[in-house]
Amino acid sequence: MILMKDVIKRYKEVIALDHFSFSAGENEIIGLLGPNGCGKTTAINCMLSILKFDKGEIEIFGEKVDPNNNDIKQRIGVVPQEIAIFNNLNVVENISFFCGLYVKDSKTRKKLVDEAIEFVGLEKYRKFSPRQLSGGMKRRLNIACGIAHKPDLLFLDEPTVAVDAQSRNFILEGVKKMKDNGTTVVYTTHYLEEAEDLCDRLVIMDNGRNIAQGTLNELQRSISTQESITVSFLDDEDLRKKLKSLPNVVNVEKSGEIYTIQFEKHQNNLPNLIKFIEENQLTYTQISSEKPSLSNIFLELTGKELRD
Ligand SMILES: Nc1ncnc2c1ncn2[C@@H]1O[C@H](COP(=O)(O)OP(=O)(O)OP(=O)(O)O)[C@@H](O)[C@H]1O
Repeated sequence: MILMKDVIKRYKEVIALDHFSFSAGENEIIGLLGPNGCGKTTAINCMLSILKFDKGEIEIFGEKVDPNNNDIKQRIGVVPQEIAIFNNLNVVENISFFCGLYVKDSKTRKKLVDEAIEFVGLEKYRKFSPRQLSGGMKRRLNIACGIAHKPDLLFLDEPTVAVDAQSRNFILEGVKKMKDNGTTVVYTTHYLEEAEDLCDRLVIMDNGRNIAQGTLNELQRSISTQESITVSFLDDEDLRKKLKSLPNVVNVEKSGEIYTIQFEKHQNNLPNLIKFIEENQLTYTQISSEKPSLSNIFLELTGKELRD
């Protein structure tokens, strides 16, 4: 679906994309993740040929991107980060306008608009002006405008920023439904848990570069911090120093009586810890082991936190 090779994009002295490569296959949700300013929107705008790039190659549906290729444009949907709707048009009229850029037949368009409204759950608000909608509903309208023409490839740029929980669920369930209906989705977000839950594959960006890609499992296996064990101790003693001296421990954090211990790749971290607890006659109420989160992966790869 998308093949982007060694793309360089400069804004004067700023290198926004630095030999950036990216691919997306058919019928997958691919997450594009990274901190503010790492180049996500620039990458998407280059794929959409909204922006010219300095070097590299981009193909979509097997063809070189070109702002004049309308056949490609018809098969793509875009939901930009900034809400792009007309305040002087109501919900139906907004969706119909954007759908009308690709679908000229009015009967077909009406059916597609109705389906898009149902898809984002705005049936009760058909005649509402955007001014009368909440922030989350505006986002849902923004999405309806981008998907009404049933694209094969959809770009969603941070669609859940500043939305209420109900709209967020609508959006996430909607993205999963799009995939079930055969659409490939490129999804950018700062919310790492959302990406873990939603995306089939992830690309992590930093400073305009693709620094890691793969499924969550592949990314988890690629880093050295492999396991995080959380224990709730009842003992008063500060155990950080002792825990740090256990084999394979990378880091120990304490919050009240709860300790989070990061281990390197190893088979026996949990048995070793339980042995330590028994030998030191410690009392614990809960113990659980987790694989590294995307947040841990990002931290190890970049040395920086990517805060939700
Ligand atoms: N029109 C522009 N002129 C100059 N610099 C720009 C322009 N657009 C983006 N940049 C710079 O290019 C870099 C990449 O920006 P971009 O918006 O692509 O990042 P992003 O990952 O989408 O950020 P965010 O998560 O905040 O949306 C940043 O350093 C940004 O300041």
